[in-house]
Amino acid sequence: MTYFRCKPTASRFQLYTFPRLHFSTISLLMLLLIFTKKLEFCVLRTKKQQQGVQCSVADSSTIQDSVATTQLIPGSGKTPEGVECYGVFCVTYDLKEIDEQKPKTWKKMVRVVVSGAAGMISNHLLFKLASGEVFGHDQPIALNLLGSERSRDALEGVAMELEDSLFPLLREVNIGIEATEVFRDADWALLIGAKPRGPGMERADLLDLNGQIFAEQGKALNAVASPDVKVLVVGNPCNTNALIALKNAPRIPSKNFHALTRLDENRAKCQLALKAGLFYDNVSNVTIWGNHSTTQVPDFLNAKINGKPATEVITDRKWLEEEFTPRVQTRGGALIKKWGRSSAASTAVSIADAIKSLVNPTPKGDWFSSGVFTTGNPYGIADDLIFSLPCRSKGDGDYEIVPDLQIDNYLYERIKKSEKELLAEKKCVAHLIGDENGYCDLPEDTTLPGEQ
Ligand SMILES: NC(=O)C1=CN([C@@H]2O[C@H](COP(=O)(O)OP(=O)(O)OC[C@H]3O[C@@H](n4cnc5c(N)ncnc54)[C@H](OP(=O)(O)O)[C@@H]3O)[C@@H](O)[C@H]2O)C=CC1
Ligand SMILES: O=C([O-])CC(=O)C(=O)O
Repeated sequence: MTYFRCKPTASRFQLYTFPRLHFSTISLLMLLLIFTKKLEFCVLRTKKQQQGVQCSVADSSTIQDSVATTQLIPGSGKTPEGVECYGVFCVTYDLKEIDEQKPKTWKKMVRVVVSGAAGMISNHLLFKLASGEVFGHDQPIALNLLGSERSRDALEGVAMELEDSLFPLLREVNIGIEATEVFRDADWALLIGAKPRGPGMERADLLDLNGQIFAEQGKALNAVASPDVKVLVVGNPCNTNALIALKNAPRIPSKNFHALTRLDENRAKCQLALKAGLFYDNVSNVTIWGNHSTTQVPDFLNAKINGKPATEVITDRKWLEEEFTPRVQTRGGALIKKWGRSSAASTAVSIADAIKSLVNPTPKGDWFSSGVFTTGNPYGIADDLIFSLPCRSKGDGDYEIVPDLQIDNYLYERIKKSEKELLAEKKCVAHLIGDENGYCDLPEDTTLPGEQ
């Protein structure tokens, strides 16, 4: 599993160094170099680089303490765990020199793992993460990208684009296909990769197939991630996949697992703003209750428009119940009909929003939606599920469930329906979460937003 690439400048280096040697001698030397895995010539980006092309892996002693990085084995470009750094990211930086030019305000590096890294959502998300717009412009970042045999080449392509983007905050890119290697020391795990449901595939089969991926990834997180890793599951069916990962990672607090329902919240805000004839930043306090499926409940009752109850601004209750609600629930499918593929860019934006909501304090009086662990929740939702609820954060990565929202009969019935669906999904994956007596008997309307 060797992915190292020479920069084009590397060949210039070779030609310059050995112009008079006989061709076969050069070939022999090259072979020797390959065997000893020292074919990693990269360009350094510090002042030293201006002197010309330098060999890739700087001595690890040049890593300064202001940014903690994975220790590289000098001369190999490999981390001790076997995850492979990519190209220019195999180079360590003389941060002392860089620090002379930059304010010394950068934080300790954050390591973010992304699965399905060569997929469509990741293709938008990774560049947001690397740019600093998600974790902040003072937050250096390491990206560990998980792919598979299918995506080996594509993953390198992603890494090449990240190289070419010259993001100052992006300090490492590591790629690999073994979760137990790629997840090591992860502070955040964004689990996006999942098999899409194919024609004729039963939802129960999808639950089982993807469930196995998330059971394995839960185990890997348990074994090697930071004990306080925050996990955001995007791959569908994301609530149940998140529950499976959680159950397979007993070392990690259950509270740290999220399923992405922020895209649904954003979709709901957009529809309310459209109806009210206002720009969408006037809409707040929107909750998505339940499953990321067509049983999800976009809550117009507690939502606010310009700080007033949305139901006072949009007085057409029939519209709220019969148009707004199904429109949000099936927005994914409507988009697939137009695009021919599921939401990728807006999903990436919503992942960024979901992370930002955890690393920044929630504006006073507001909340955000996230699929979170229900045990001990204040709304009487069954324990031991991942269910979308209103949350707020102090900006430390943690959150609390916002209590005391108003639940009328309309909301109650629908919330219960989504809960029932999640309980049924949980039964289907009993074999993956250590429960006994599992059986799969899903309600008919169990569908992803994109499947309508
Ligand atoms: N929660 C939400 O709001 C949303 C969730 N989604 C979900 O996010 C997931 C990713 O979407 P998107 O990036 O558009 O999808 P893509 O098809 O572009 O990428 C999915 C990735 O999943 C990986 N994968 C893992 N296992 C399999 C498998 N058995 N067969 C095929 N591919 C597999 C593939 O990576 P590799 O080859 O490297 O394994 C692939 O790159 C999907 O499950 C989608 O339903 C999408 C939109 C919204
Ligand atoms: O069904 C899908 O894959 C897409 C999806 O989740 C959404 O658009 O909300």
